[in-house]
Amino acid sequence: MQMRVIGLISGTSVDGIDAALVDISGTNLDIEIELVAGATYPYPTHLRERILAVCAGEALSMAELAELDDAISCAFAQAAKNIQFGQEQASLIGSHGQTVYHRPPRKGGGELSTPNSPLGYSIQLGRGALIAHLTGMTTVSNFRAADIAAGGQGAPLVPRVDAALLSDFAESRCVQNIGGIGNVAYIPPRRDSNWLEKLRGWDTGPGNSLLDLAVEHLSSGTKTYDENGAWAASGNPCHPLVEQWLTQDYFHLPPPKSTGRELFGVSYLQNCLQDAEAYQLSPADILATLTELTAASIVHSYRSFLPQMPQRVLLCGGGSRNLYLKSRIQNLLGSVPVMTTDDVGLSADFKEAIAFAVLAYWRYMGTPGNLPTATGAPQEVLLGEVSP
Ligand SMILES: Nc1ncnc2c1ncn2[C@@H]1O[C@H](COP(=O)(O)OP(=O)(O)OP(=O)(O)O)[C@@H](O)[C@H]1O
Ligand SMILES: CC(=O)N[C@H]1[C@@H]2OC[C@@H](O2)[C@@H](O)[C@@H]1O[C@H](C)C(=O)O
Repeated sequence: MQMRVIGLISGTSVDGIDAALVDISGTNLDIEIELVAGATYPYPTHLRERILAVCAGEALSMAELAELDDAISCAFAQAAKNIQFGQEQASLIGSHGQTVYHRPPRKGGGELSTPNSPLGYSIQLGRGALIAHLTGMTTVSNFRAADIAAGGQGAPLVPRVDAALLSDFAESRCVQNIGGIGNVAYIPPRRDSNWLEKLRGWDTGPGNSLLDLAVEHLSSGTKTYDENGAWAASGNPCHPLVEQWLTQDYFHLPPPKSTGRELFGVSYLQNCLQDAEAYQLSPADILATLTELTAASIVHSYRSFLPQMPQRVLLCGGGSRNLYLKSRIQNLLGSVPVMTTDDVGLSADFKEAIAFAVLAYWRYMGTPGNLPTATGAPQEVLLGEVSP
């Protein structure tokens, strides 16, 4: 059976909605996909600013929450309509929505019904029922809730899809997404009889979130990101600062673990800028140092938490276009080759959108979507709510 599915996501960079139109066939981890079309639809500036403010902790009333959810749902429905314009119709949408809040589970938390609940909580706006109504297509949404209810982090969810699409028979690989936040899937060689149990995944920490915030601050709002990493490449990283920042708890927490802009957001950057004052760094040096933190936190986490280093690293997400960041990751990894998923035939820009098309397909087929070794849930569960 082949099915045409639309995958939609706006990630923690809040730059816009990534949409992928995908043909999917096969079952469980033995699936094949073909990307028919992919596009990013930027949010209108006022909507992006509103979302970023809410992500940064700005209070909003229930009425404002409803308005924001409506606006995001409409933008997602429009993205679904746009991506299949002039194409044969899809029969299903998988919509991740827009994360505005993510609280990982508390280790050693108390009773469920108390303020000390051990469960995580994650809010993705853009409700499936409205997207389904506006598009006339069955929509799967709210993918993280079932994993969280089972005691998992609810993130990252893409590693199981990475295992299906990017495993190699003989080679171990790390698939490293660098979005606002970074996350990795470690995929052992598929010829290993127990390769499935050996799969791992976690959020490595900041991807572009601190870089983007710093660029906006240092350019007085005239730039939103460091194109190709050129600005950072013109500076020098301050290694003592990177060493200091790497002592932060999150980097030493063993997986499963997930994070968000709640931690690696505005106040985190303010602390970094304060620390940097002692070294009198230029704007370019500050960016080089933050880029080094992203690179070092990724490589540090492999060395700390993987059974062995991978034979290859495949980058994806917007950060894979940051050539300076890529070169720093390569430098820190030494002889392990660093490529992008484009180099092995899977779009680095649209892999996350493709992943939510696959997760919707799995939901439709009755196949679990989480990977307990990545989210920490005690069992596999069906992910997503279906709005017919
Ligand atoms: N050419 C480029 N040079 C440098 N950085 C780039 C380039 N293109 C994109 N980026 C960075 O990638 C970011 C967007 O990445 P992406 O769309 O993968 O994030 P996301 O999906 O929102 O995040 P997440 O994976 O955390 O959900 C931009 O904000 C920017 O920092
Ligand atoms: C709560 C949330 O939206 N988390 C995102 C975020 O962006 C990257 C990283 O943090 C990852 O955990 C996740 O996204 C991808 C799509 C995932 O679930 O695999």
